[in-house]
Amino acid sequence: MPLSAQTRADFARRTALALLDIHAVEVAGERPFILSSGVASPVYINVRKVISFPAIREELMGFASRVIEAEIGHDRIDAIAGAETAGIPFAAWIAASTGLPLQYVRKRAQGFGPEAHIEGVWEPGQRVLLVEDLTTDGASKLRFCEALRAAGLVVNDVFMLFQYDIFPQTRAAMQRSDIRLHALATWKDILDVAQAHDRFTPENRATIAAFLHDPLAWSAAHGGARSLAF
Ligand SMILES: O=P(O)(O)OC[C@H]1O[C@H](OP(=O)(O)OP(=O)(O)O)[C@H](O)[C@@H]1O
Ligand SMILES: O=C(O)c1cc(=O)[nH]c(=O)[nH]1
Repeated sequence: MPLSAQTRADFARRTALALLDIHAVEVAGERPFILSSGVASPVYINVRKVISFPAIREELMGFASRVIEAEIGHDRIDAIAGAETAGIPFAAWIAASTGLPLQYVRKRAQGFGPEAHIEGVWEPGQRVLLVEDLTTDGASKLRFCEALRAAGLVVNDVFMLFQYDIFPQTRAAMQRSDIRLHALATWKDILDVAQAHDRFTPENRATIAAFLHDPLAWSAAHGGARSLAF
């Protein structure tokens, strides 16, 4: 069933509030975080914390099911693939609630051949939904999809709880690879909810805003990567 813009926005707001409530939005001390892309950041979103809060994870997995049905359609998915590491528990809950088979895809091949990245049982041609906790620039998503495709699986959609949605390069790269990203919330939602609930100090808010405005410039000025790998 389609989701109204209002319902989608409500899911985003409640996801952002949940992440703030469980202190998943972590502000760096003196030294910035270095993200998996090599980008230096004053802030880190630890979506993994969600797994330890049963009521919150149940609420967010409920949103996930509604978004997946509305934006992809459960009848267009043959299996759920969790991305190592943080994507795996969320993928398992989605597989359990949909009754679909579960696989997981490794960051690095373990062994040889097209099977080396994937655990579980699959058939070439199966339509797979890749599930992750979070997307920053999307480089890991491209690698996971490449590994799934190399094994003969069909993957065009990735679901995640949180997406940075701050790099224009990500949108272009996903389009080139025919991949659609579906996230419950983005940085815009965190900023809106944090403002409404007074969750950041003025100093932290200013630092985060400076980073989000020009992440690569902020990164370069703080010892991190100056460009993305794609
Ligand atoms: O590259 P992107 O597509 O933007 O996604 C960012 C990645 O960073 C995290 O993984 P990380 O390897 O740091 O940790 P994990 O092993 O806990 O998943 C997260 O789980 C994403 O996979
Ligand atoms: O890009 C990453 O590595 C990354 C960023 C972030 O905010 N959270 C996370 O778990 N990984």
